[in-house]
Amino acid sequence: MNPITLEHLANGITLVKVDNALATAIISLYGGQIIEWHPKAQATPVLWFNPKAVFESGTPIRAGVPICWPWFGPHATDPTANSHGYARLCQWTLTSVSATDNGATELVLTMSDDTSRQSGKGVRATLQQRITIGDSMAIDLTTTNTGDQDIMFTEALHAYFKISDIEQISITGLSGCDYSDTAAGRRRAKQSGEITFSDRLDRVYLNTSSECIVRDPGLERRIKITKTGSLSTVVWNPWLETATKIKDLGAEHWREMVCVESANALDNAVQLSPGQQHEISVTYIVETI
Ligand SMILES: O=P(O)(O)OC[C@H]1O[C@H](O)[C@H](O)[C@@H](O)[C@@H]1O
Repeated sequence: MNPITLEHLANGITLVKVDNALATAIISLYGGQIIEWHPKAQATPVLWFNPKAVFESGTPIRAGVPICWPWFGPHATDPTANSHGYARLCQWTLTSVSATDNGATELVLTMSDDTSRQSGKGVRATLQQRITIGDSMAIDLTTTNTGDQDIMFTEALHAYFKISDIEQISITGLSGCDYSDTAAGRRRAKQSGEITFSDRLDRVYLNTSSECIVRDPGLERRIKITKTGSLSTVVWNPWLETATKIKDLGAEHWREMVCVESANALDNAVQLSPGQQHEISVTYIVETI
């Protein structure tokens, strides 16, 4: 059985739909991002699907796991450049689909270095992303420097998780970590204990490769996020006031999502010599509580 089907939307956006014995998923070739993952053993999808997500060339899709690359957040020197780089704004190519021994589906997507060249930002590189869809999910993102100069970049696998209610969840794994508080002018502070939410929270935790766990008693599950090749973890929920200012978010749905992003940001920027590669890998595992 072919586990994938393609759906071509009217505006040039192609969706790859995966349906195997373990899970269903949707991946958009525009942005090269997974936008839905629903393990069959779960009553509720694990990634947050945003009902207000915009599927239009030139606009990032706010759902699933957008790829922030080759910069995370605002561009370091060009305030007019898009937030979070251009990988989430370009067409990717589906280069292979295969089944793994345990019944998962592995898809490989690539972004050519033409995109990097055309952006004019001095980062000549290709991206390859391997997405494995099963009862757990894995993403491996490899950057290869294809130019003749060293490159420096930041990145994030900007995962939006579906949760019951932002005030009911907690995140463990970051106690003792230093963070840059984006919501407080990048003030530096240290995390003490678990993270809970009672207001806007937007932090880049630095120098950490620790596993994080999102505990959600409302959905009776925890989501375990393990990673390699990533030294930053970003945690974000905009809360009401900021959410209402974001066109494709609004006042209705911000309580049902939290972002826990496996990243290399700020102090953890990656430098690559010509020909060198860097891989960031993350696995999401869901357990009942
Ligand atoms: O609206 P976007 O460009 O997709 O960014 C959404 C969010 O991404 C990250 O989590 C950043 O830490 C936030 O500061 C930002 O607001």
